[in-house]
Amino acid sequence: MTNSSVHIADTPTRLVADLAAYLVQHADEVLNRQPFWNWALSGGSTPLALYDWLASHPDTLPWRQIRLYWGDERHVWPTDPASNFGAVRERLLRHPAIVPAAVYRWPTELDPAETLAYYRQVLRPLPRVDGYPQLDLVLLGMGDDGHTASLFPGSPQESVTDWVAYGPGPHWHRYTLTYPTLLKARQLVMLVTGAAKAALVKACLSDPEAPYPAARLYRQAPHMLWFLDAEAAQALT
Ligand SMILES: O=C(O)[C@H](O)[C@@H](O)[C@H](O)[C@H](O)COP(=O)(O)O
Repeated sequence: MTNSSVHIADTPTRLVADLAAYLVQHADEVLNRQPFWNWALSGGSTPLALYDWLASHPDTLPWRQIRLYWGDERHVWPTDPASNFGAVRERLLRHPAIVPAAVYRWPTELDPAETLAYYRQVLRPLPRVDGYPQLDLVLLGMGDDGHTASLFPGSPQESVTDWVAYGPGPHWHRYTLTYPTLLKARQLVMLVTGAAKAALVKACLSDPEAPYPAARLYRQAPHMLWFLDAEAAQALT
């Protein structure tokens, strides 16, 4: 592991500000070479503080040149409190100054085959790498079992080679970008906080045999950036 791939901040609040600064710093670099910045957002609770930060600093990013996708989604209504899209809509997209160029939620109100077909369509215009759509930035989290996006240990979606997959997860079935699609992203950013995940973080970053989906992704994408608070990083020192 190169230290350049791990950023540690004392607190979750500082970490979110550092990640936001990273995004602001890279906006010009990306948008000088292309008209839009294609992000896939993460679900879960950890990134909510980032979405809140971005909403409270609406002028720091060129939202009209940012297109939002989601790395995964729960098979719930977009109005359901568990919806990853819903969480972003409540915290970010309600802000009048935040008008992304496009917002591509997973249409979970359709049946799974239609939802997957729709998401393939919205990914289709993106640049291709080895036949897969290339997102510019994918924000990820890691669960207590080492899953990332909705790639759960031993889940059938782990072996899907399509662009997108539908499969089982805790509480709800899930839609997710697949390993090959995630791996084609120009930048993967893994945001992890809390002592409960410290052993997992250590394993993912240092154990070449770590069996977790987050570790499998990192082994194939050593350029992945880990943004960790001190608690999540405590086993690294
Ligand atoms: O839909 C989801 O749940 C997320 O996309 C998932 O991959 C999340 O990032 C992890 O479960 C971590 O969740 P927490 O941030 O809540 O720990």
